[in-house]
Amino acid sequence: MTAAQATAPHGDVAPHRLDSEGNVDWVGAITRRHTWKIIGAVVLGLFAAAAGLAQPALIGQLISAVGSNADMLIPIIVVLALFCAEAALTAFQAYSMGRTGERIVYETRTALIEKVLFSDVKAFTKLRLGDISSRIVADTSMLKIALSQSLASILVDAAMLIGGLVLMFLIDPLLLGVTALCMTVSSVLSLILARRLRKVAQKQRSIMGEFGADLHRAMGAMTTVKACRAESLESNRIGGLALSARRSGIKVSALSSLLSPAMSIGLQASLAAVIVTGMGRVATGTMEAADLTAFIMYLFYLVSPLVTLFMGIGQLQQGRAAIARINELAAVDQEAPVRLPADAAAVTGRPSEIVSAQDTVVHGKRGVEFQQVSFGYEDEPTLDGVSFAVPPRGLTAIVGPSGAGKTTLLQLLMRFYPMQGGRILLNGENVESIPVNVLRGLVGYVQQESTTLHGTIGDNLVYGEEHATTAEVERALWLSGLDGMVSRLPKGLQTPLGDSGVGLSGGQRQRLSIARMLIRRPTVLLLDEATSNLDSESELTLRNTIRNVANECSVISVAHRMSTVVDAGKIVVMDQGRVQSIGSHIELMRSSPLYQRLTSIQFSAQAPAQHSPNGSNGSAAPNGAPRREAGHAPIIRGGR
Ligand SMILES: Nc1ncnc2c1ncn2[C@@H]1O[C@H](COP(=O)(O)OP(=O)(O)OP(=O)(O)O)[C@@H](O)[C@H]1O
Repeated sequence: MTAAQATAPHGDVAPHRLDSEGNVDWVGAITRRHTWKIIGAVVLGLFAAAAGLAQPALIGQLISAVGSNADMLIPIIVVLALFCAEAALTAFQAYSMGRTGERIVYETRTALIEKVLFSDVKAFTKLRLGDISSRIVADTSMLKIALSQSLASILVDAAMLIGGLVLMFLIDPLLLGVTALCMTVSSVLSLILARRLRKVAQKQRSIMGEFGADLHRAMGAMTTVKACRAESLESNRIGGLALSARRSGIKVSALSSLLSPAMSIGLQASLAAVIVTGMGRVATGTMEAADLTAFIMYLFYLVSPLVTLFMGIGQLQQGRAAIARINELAAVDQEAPVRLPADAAAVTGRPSEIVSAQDTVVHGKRGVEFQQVSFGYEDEPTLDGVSFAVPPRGLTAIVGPSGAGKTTLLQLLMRFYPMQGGRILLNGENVESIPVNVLRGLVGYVQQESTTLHGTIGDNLVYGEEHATTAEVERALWLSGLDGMVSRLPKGLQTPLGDSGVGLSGGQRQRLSIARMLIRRPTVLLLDEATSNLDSESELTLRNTIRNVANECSVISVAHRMSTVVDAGKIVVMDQGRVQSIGSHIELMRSSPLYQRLTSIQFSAQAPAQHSPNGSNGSAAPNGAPRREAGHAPIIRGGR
């Protein structure tokens, strides 16, 4: 994505500046929004620095006053006032910079979350989930340290240094020359170390991302890991990444810890040189003892800012490594910009605000039409000129061997991927001209793997439809056959579920996913192998559900079970990305060899399981329809 194409979070105009990696500099753009707050904090720091810098000069005057028996009360009060002012200003500066840092991190995190949630499905699938978390959680924390601690401290410390050097120059230019000579070597060394630190920190951030991603992978497939006895394998692999993280962390620590001694050595050398030269000049009468004391105090006074300046540079370098990773994630491709149909009222703003535009989309009676739809994930075509029509009411089943492109077709209707040829019409409207969130309000999609989220059953039901009424919830529960199960639970809809719906059976999860979509009263309901996890009784319930729903809207079901297929008004047989035949079950049993093959393969696969007490083996009935018993429907899958 180019800078010009980028859309800033909250609808702002995109930043056009690029970072050192060539990505749009989102962090820079967000930080620039807070320039005045940062300047304010820096000014506070500068006042604190000025209060600090005035102290050695005043203490020098105090020493002179002791020698000349002058009144010391006022200088003492001024010095004490400066101590207090410096402390108060430093504290306030740290607080306001910390507050601004938190604000920037908050805005960066929310911008990243929006970027990821509104990302293009194809681009998103290329990301690793653990790495996303690592960037949003850990890298932004690093950003906070870099901004709230390092940036301000670098600016204030640099100002203190410059001020200190000017005052030292005014006291004695020769001694300043001696100091500068000793400090130059260690400053150059420190800068070289800081540059190296940035590279090492960048590598460490990326190892941490991989570590998080692999951890997420293993934790997300815990039962598979255990079933495959892969605990040791995963432990070694993730342990290997932890070891790499440790090694690169040690390198970061080593370089960071060298920064401060490099400066300390320079300072110690300066101090020794200044004392030797200064004492000699005091002895020869070319310098006042009070001036030497003030000069040495300035030197001591600058130790801390000098060390923190270089430590701050080190932290900022680590922060820059994190910023590069944040900008990289923010550059993830976004879904097509929201567009309204030509005749719709102009509605602007974020997608969530234009849901009302749903009413403007044609609610005609034309159903869905796939017209010469072509698509490929990579170079190879996955769908090639697919055309068929789906009526506005009733059940249409799509069957075909594994990999035929059935799921892909549904995902194109949902606009998860852009079509490469042809078009899909929903009630006569090209889906590409319907804003995605409007389209997804009209089309309910129940995926192959029914996804249930952490929260209560109720939360899962009204997910994305939080304003659903009790009547709508009850209707969806009843239609999906979940009403009995939910009413038997002591906590009912408030029953908590773990991650990925832990606490429900596979079939219950699937019905919950269906109920979630039914709440939306979709114009078209897409069921992608929605019956694959259901037991016999649940499947029977669901068949009734589908029949009921199909009376109200169009249901397109990628079906593997014969029971769903024979109920369908229309069956589309797909093979290798093309429509092979279309017809009813009876017609296809006569005309489509592929359909016959799929059916017979499944019957033979199901035969032993279907062996009934009366000897029925589940073979096809004379009319071509399978002999069915509730719950013993064969599954159409694979079998090419
Ligand atoms: N995200 C993806 N990236 C690349 N290729 C993909 C992706 N998803 C699917 N494919 C490929 O596209 C082809 C069609 O896949 P699709 O899932 O649409 O088939 P299907 O007919 O639904 O299969 P099944 O019945 O096994 O679910 C397959 O060859 C698959 O490997």
